Amino acid sequence: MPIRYLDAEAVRQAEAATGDLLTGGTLMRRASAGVAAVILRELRRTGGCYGRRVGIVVGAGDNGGDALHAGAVLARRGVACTAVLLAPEKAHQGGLAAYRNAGGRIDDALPEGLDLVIDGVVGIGGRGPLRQGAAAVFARLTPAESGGPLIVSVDLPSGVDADTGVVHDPAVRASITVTFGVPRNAHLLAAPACGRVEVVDIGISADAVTSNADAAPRLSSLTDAEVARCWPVPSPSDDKYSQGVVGVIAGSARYPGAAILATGAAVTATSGMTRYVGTAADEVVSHYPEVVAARTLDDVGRVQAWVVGPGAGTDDDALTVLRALLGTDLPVLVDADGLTVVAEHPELVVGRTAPTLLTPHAGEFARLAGAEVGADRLQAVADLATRWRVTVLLKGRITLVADPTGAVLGNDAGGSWAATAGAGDVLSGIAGALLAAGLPPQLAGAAAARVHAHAADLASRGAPIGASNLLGAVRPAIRDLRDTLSAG
Ligand SMILES: NC(=O)C1=CN([C@@H]2O[C@H](COP(=O)(O)OP(=O)(O)OC[C@H]3O[C@@H](n4cnc5c(N)ncnc54)[C@H](OP(=O)(O)O)[C@@H]3O)[C@@H](O)[C@H]2O)[C@@H](O)CC1
Ligand SMILES: [K+]
Repeated sequence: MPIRYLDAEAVRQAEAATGDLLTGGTLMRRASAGVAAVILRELRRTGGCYGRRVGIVVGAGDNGGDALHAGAVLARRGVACTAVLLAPEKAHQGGLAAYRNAGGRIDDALPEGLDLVIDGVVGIGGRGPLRQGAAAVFARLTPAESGGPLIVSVDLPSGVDADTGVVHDPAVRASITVTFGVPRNAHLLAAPACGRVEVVDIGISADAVTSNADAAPRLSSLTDAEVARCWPVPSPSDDKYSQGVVGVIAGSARYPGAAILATGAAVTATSGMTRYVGTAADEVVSHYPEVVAARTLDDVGRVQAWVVGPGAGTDDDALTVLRALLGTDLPVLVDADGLTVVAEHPELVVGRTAPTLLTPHAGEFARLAGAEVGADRLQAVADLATRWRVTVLLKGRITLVADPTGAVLGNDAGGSWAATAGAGDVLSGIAGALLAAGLPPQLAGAAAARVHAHAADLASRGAPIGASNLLGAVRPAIRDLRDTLSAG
């Protein structure tokens, strides 16, 4: 099963479905015990618990309650805790009593020399940026990477919107975020602000969330094993045709780079056949002799899916080609220049019944949608996909792939080394090969994004890369993911 993420409304539904566990305070006891356990583990790992110094920033709601209860557990283990109450009159009463009973200190400001700070300002009830009091407390801290305290956020880094992942300014930047039961949208959409996310089991389940009354986009992500399982593997009866032939229309004799990268990625991603159509045929074949190349669509044999657009131009000829391909019942991936043409002629794709995958970056997305992506990328991509009834893959550090029902698969690349010229051409070749193998467009897009991200990581290892390096690492990346199956 894909990992499911919930918005705040759905989290509250899942909590409410536990009945007595919520009203009797059991959920909060479990949540705070989970926070304390993660922190104790971290302190033990870095020199032990006794006498270590922890600050707690406590807001006005239950998020602060979690933090105070966790502080009580830590104080009983000999950790020297100091809490700052941002709104003393509203601080969680039960949490405050437990914290005081355990010997926890309360002060107007955090002391110097802390090992760790608990961010219990706001969780799913938070709105907008950190308010002034909280902002001032965090602004005084030395960042963890410069030797300052580790920041552990309870549920969410405060100032990060639970539903949209918008990182307001100011917001907390966490080293670790401890959340409860089911991750929230922000844990994927704002992954860089969350640090390592630990999900503590408190007895709530996403299965309890049945309605989607507010028609909010539904966000999930694939596990590595799911990506590995969907990857096409030739069976004993397969031949070069039966695994799906991908056709690539990209680049030109003058600018062959996109053709070489997209076609090379298609060759690498599955073991079926790859055809190339266009004026860069000679250059493509000199790089990849296994590619069957033709100069025009009239000369090409059968294909099972098309990749069209990278470096392919935006003139009338490009429009004619797109019209011909999108008029078939074959899966088609449209990227780059192809998207510029589609933005002018949305009728080519809107409501197309054959699998259709559009792969814009933010600028191309704005041309397609007629408006900037904006801060709420999740809603924006789901809106375009449902409005046009096609699958839309919005590129970025967090790639989002929305299907026409508004379901979105997200992938966190874990870094941004892939933000380099030509990397998009590689992605389109991988995804096109998966479409040709018969994967539905959303799965093809999300699985391609995962392998692409892992390839960038393998190629980079902390140093800049070009798209050719990334392409060279696609095969090891697929191998690594497939290895997770035998390891599991
Ligand atoms: N229910 C349960 O059993 C469980 C709940 N759990 C925990 O409860 C959390 C949800 O608690 P919650 O609903 O009390 O909301 P919460 O996130 O604490 O914030 C609300 C307060 O913050 C304030 N505020 C808002 N924005 C702000 C800002 N930008 N900057 C500063 N302040 C801001 C706002 O104040 P006001 O606007 O009223 O002044 C409001 O009073 C959840 O994330 C999880 O940690 C777990 O224990 C599991 C079991
Ligand atoms: K928090």
